[in-house]
Amino acid sequence: METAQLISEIKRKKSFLCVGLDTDMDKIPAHLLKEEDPIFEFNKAIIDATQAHCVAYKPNIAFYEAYGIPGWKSLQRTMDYLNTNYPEQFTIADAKRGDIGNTSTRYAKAFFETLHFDSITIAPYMGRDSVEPFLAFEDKHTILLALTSNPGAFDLQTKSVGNSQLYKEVLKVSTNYKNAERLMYVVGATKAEYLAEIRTIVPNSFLLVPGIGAQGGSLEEVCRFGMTKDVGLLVNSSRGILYASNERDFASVAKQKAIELQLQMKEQMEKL
Ligand SMILES: O=c1ccn([C@@H]2O[C@H](COP(=O)(O)O)[C@@H](O)[C@H]2O)c(=O)[nH]1
Repeated sequence: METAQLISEIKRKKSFLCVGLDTDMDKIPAHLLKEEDPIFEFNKAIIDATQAHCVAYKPNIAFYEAYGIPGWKSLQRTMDYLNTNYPEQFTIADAKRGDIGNTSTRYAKAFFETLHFDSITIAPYMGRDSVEPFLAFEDKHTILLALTSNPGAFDLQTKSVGNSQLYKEVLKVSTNYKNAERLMYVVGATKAEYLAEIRTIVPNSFLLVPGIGAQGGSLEEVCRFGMTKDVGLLVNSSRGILYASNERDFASVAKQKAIELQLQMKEQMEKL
């Protein structure tokens, strides 16, 4: 998907909500466990219930890999369902990959060509030749981890590097990569106060922002410091939507949670 299409969907729906599909068999409603593919049935119900209120879905690959081949099949079915029924949704493989060049190319093929994701999250640590193989794919986006939402982000990402900090170097250096216009960045909602400075380095790039809800980040703060004239944000919520109920009403409760977030996003967009 081209960035222009994503922006137009955000404006049309007045939403920049990304629903995280972190589907955990220990948390989904018990009645679904009788199904042949409980993960897919859960995802399908969540997608149908929330799609009118969000613009993106982000399956975290760990939740599928954890179940081996059946988990990969559930992921493939989820992607086929999304791409067939809701092709306007932007899809993110939260896989946090990156390796030497030829290996990165295989990861890119797996997620962009085999599973048909629009984007993938990538760890920047191995540098240019580990990231550019992902950037070579037209109409696909590479989302680099810049400043993550977890407490451990302070172990390395904010450490001084010369006169700068490591996460700022990730942003600066990556803007010179080939096809850098296909880059987006992960910035945790729990680090909203860093966003103003981040915007001086990447003023127009899309930011994927996880960490509202369960991790304590504030949507309002993220918007205050990180929003651009085209919004420039995809704010993710996973557990806050998926597991708001683990009864038979889980999909309608998830829909209500998505609507609550979408209304807050609409309010923020009206300030633009
Ligand atoms: O910095 C990061 C990068 C990725 N994540 C992922 O986002 C979701 C957040 O889930 P919630 O339940 O809404 O907290 C999850 O898949 C993480 O692995 C992140 O949280 N922070």
